[in-house]
This record gives sequence, structure tokens and C-alpha cells, in this order.
Amino acid sequence: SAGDHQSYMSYCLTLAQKSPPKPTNYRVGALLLDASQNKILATGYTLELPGNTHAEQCCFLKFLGKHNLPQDSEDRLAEVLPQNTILYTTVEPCGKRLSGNLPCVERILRIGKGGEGKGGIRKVYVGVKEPEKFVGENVGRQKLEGAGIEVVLVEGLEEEILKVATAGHVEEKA
Ligand SMILES: Nc1nc(=O)c(N)c(NC[C@H](O)[C@H](O)[C@H](O)COP(=O)(O)O)[nH]1
Ligand SMILES: [Zn+2]
Repeated sequence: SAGDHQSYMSYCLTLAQKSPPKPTNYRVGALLLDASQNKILATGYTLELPGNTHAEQCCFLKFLGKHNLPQDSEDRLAEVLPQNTILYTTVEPCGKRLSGNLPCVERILRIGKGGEGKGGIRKVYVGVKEPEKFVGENVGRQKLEGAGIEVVLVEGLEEEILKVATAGHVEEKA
């Protein structure tokens, strides 16, 4: 129900607050949920793991760790993720990164939507669309929907999410 989405999203927001502020990214929190069991599979926040990592990326890496799979086997996540896995993230998955690192939309597409006996990410709940500050308009959402992965905006926390996300940014001089 909408209440559950809001509670999972506000949990992601508390995770985002653990992220060390930086002027060149957003502080984001994310979690992977097994929607069939209502069980959180992994949580993550920006820079939680070494290597300029994104929140969503940290969820994937931590889930691999739980299944004793090496950190470079994100391409095997579909083998171990439940079919009905949902990703919650306070800011929509990135479609392009100034660093040139693999965007999270590509990481999600590589996992796929699952089904027919395969694991995958069926749906992504996002707290806000990515602002256009770093990479212009984020068109990742269309790519995900094109792959059958539904992207849903969970409303109500936008202001707090953006405040946390941009805490490391230098205020624009008025
Ligand atoms: N969804 C999402 N999760 C994150 O954990 C995060 N940091 C961003 N941020 C998006 C933003 O576009 C990139 O942070 C910049 O483009 C800089 O790229 P790097 O982060 O240095 O790879 N977006
Ligand atoms: Zn990302």
C-alpha cells in the first residue's frame, strides 16, 4: 500500500543521511525488497562502499556478498535475486555519471526484470527525479520502462530527499 512505500522510502532517506557530503554527487539511500516476503534483502547509501559507489550499486554489491559471490559479479545477480524484487531509491537511478562509471540504470538493465524462473528487478520506486545539475535530463526511466521495469514516483518526501541529497553542494551565490 502507499503507506508501505512511504515507510520504505523514509527508511531510504535515513540511509541517505549516512552518506558523506560531496559537491559532485547526491546523497542517496536505497534498498532491495523481496516483495513476496516483504523482506529487505540489502540496503545501501552513496559512498558506503569504497570506489565512488552509488546507493543502488552498494545494495547490489552487499547482496552479492551475502551470497558469497565476488564483487565483480553483478552480472550474476539475476541468478540469486528473488523474482519479485523491488528497488527503492530516494533519487531515481542515474542514466549518466560525470565520473564515467557505469550508471545504475545500466546495472539494473543488466539484471533485467526477471520472471519465468529468473530473478530480477520488477519495479523501481523513486523519491524524486534526478535534478539536471550534473548531467542534464535523466532519461534512464524510459530505458527501464522499455525493458519492462516499472518506475513509480513515491510522493511526499521530495523536499527532504533533495535537502539531504544536495547537502554537500556549495550554495549558489545569490
Ligand atoms: N541515483 C543516484 N544514486 C547515487 O548514489 C548518486 N550519487 C547519484 N548521483 C547522480 C549524479 O548524476 C552523479 O553523482 C554525478 O554525475 C557524478 O558522478 P559520480 O557519482 O561521481 O559517478 N544518483
Ligand atoms: Zn547511480
